[in-house]
Amino acid sequence: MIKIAPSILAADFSKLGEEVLEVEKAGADWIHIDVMDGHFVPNISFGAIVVEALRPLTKLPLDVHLMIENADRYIEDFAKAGADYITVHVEANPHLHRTIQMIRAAGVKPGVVLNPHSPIESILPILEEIDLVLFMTVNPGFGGQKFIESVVPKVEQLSKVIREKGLSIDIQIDGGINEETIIPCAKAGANVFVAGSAIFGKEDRKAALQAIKQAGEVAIS
Ligand SMILES: O=C(CO)[C@@H](O)[C@H](O)COP(=O)(O)O
Repeated sequence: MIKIAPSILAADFSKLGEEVLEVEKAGADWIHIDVMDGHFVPNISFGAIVVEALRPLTKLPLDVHLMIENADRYIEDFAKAGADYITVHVEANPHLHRTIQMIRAAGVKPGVVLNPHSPIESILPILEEIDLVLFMTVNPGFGGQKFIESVVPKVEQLSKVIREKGLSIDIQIDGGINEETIIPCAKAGANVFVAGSAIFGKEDRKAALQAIKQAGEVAIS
């Protein structure tokens, strides 16, 4: 089943609550929350206080993507704020196994993120410990960038490994997702898709979200 996680980075921050409610009504499956620190990525967004503000507004899982250094320091804050998933970058977390254990111990589902250039080999030793792998199909830091197609074969490779090991891990794609780019990713085995500008940038969010979801479902049918 294809799941769509609208990225609030592309929403209108002056009415964030309404924006989240609108995509929930439109059929969103998760809400994707991009946390940026201005160090690991060249942009600053928001912190746990925003997760805490959104938590009572929606029943949807809150999927928190930490594009930050020193993630260990903030895991407890995001867990208390109401995150359902916390994903951390392999490139920014040298003690990845410990970080994942901390997320799990805080009662949150852990995931790891790979930048477009990062090989899947770096996460094979911890596959059994995680619920989610996020493949970046843009270099993280900004919305509205062009989808990097060369990531797709990595998705296919990891999907095969997950199947062979009999694991239950969601494969998520983030960056430049729209009704065309979702197709090769869904065919490669991904099942959760983050979309920012392709949903919040459109007048009719419901039509945009449903068109992306349907394109993904047709691709795997
Ligand atoms: O993490 C990021 C960017 O760093 C993404 O979640 C973007 O926010 C996705 O935006 P679009 O590419 O869909 O506009």
